[in-house]
Amino acid sequence: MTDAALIEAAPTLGSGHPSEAVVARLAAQPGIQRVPSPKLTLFLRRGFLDSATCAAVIARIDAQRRPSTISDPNGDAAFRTSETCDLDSNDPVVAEVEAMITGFTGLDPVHGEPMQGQRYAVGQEFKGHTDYFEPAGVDYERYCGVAGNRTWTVMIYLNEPEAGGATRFKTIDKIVQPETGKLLAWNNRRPDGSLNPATIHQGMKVRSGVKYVITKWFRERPWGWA
Ligand SMILES: O=C(O)CCC(=O)C(=O)O
Ligand SMILES: [Fe+2]
Repeated sequence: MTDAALIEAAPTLGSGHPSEAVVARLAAQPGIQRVPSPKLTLFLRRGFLDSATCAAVIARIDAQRRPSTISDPNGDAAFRTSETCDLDSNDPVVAEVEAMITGFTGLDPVHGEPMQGQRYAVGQEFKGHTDYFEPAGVDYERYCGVAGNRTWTVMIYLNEPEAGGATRFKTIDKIVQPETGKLLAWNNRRPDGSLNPATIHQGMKVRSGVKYVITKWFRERPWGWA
């Protein structure tokens, strides 16, 4: 198959685990950049969303936000200080962005969690963490009993705070700057399917302005959409 045919075929690549087909599909997308690292599969695509769509999603996040939460609390009350919004997939703007993400990655919408928005005011952050849940953690059954653990993360910056707010992958020494409409996609596993601790990343403190992102996570098994 040519690269174009690979993209147009719009295959359903399931959960993205095993990951080869998703990696091939992403690598073939126009405008994609792959961060060179033997430790972590991480792709970037600038300008994935246009600024009007980003602004429309930001308005929804502002209207519906609540304090962000974490699983397996570690005693640090300042670990994740942002706010989160559960975006309504019946909203046409949200549905369109969800469809763009699954169309781009090939991941099956059935394996996707509902999309979330995250909002960081000045001083807010999300310290170093992995997006997969710790199988030995106290919250594993609660968060993963039905749909299994997370496979892929897709994150999109909706704006550019005036200072701070980068996403840092410290194991591979990579810092990604927020930029309106820029997409990040990474595999939370190694090619052999094992959970990959090199995916550890943090949302660094916003120093000036406000930062908004979308997060869309995919699971091993169907999420249970009605
Ligand atoms: O805001 C960021 O840069 C990272 C967000 C994140 O890691 C998450 O929501 O899991
Ligand atoms: Fe994360």
